[in-house]
Amino acid sequence: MSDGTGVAKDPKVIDGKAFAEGLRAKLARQVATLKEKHGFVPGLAVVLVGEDPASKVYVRNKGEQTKASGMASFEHKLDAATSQADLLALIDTLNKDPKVNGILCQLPVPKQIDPQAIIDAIDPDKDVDGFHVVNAGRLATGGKGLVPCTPYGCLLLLKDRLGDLAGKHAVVIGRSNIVGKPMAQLLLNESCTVTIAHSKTKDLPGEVRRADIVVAAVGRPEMVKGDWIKEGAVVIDVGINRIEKDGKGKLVGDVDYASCYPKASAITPVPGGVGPMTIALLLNNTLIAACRQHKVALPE
Ligand SMILES: Nc1nc2c(c(=O)[nH]1)N[C@@H](CN(C=O)c1ccc(C(=O)N[C@@H](CCC(=O)O)C(=O)O)cc1)CN2
Repeated sequence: MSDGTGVAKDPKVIDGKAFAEGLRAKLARQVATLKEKHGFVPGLAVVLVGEDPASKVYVRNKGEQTKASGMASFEHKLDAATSQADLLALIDTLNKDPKVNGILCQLPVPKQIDPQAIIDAIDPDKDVDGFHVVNAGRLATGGKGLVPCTPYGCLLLLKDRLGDLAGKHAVVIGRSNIVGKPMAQLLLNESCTVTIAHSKTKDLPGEVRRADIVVAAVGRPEMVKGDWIKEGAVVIDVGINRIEKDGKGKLVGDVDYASCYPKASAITPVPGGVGPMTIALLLNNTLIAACRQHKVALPE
């Protein structure tokens, strides 16, 4: 397989960047159809509090990709000293603005702000991060909610690679509300047998060795080793860790790629695996939220 550069692509490596590009191209066509048929474009409001360097990059990319897909982007950059009350007042304004169909506050937030209070304040129907308890409940009970972007992206990559996931044994390492728990729920909804492993799990390598699908979302650089992986398992790495190696800064996942690659039948790289899917699924959620708010069908 080649990407047009003359360099053969490794079919074992799951190319999240290319998959996300395809999703965004489809989204742009859907947005154009909405504009032509119904006279509106979806709008996404992104709130950034403070100066976290990685968050600034993610927010800039969100804005650029929102506009590139034809949607309206509303960026709110607030001072690092912003009070929780002022941030809640902005969320209230955005909740009431009909041009804003999706709202998110970039995480992490400065320590004077309780992230849960902000998540709770976002209208669940505009909660395009899918973090609100109402959306967590809808995901758990089969309701029509908004699904957290990173696990949703992982699921699409898995289904693209494996097709039907029913009966597969999936081990999710990590139990965060943002990735681990919704990931486990999504896999359960696909009829996988799901184990959620975490820092207190006894014999973590032994649990992971039983998995057909491994999703690592634990936030510890290169923790998952090759001898934990069953021959032929699919390995999805959600981790994004900045480390120093040989005196240089490097981005690595939660998976020790070099030792896991030979065992896996398919594996996501870092960078270029799960990460790019997050923003593509955010735009997808914004489109879904806008169509629901305007009571029109999602364009083909
Ligand atoms: N409100 C939210 N905050 C945060 C989320 C989120 O989904 N909602 N997730 C992360 C950050 N994030 C999006 O916000 C995000 C992380 C990584 C990537 C990405 O494309 N990663 C690249 C590498 C980029 C780099 O060099 O840093 C990759 O993996 O290839 C996109 C979005 C925390 N906060």
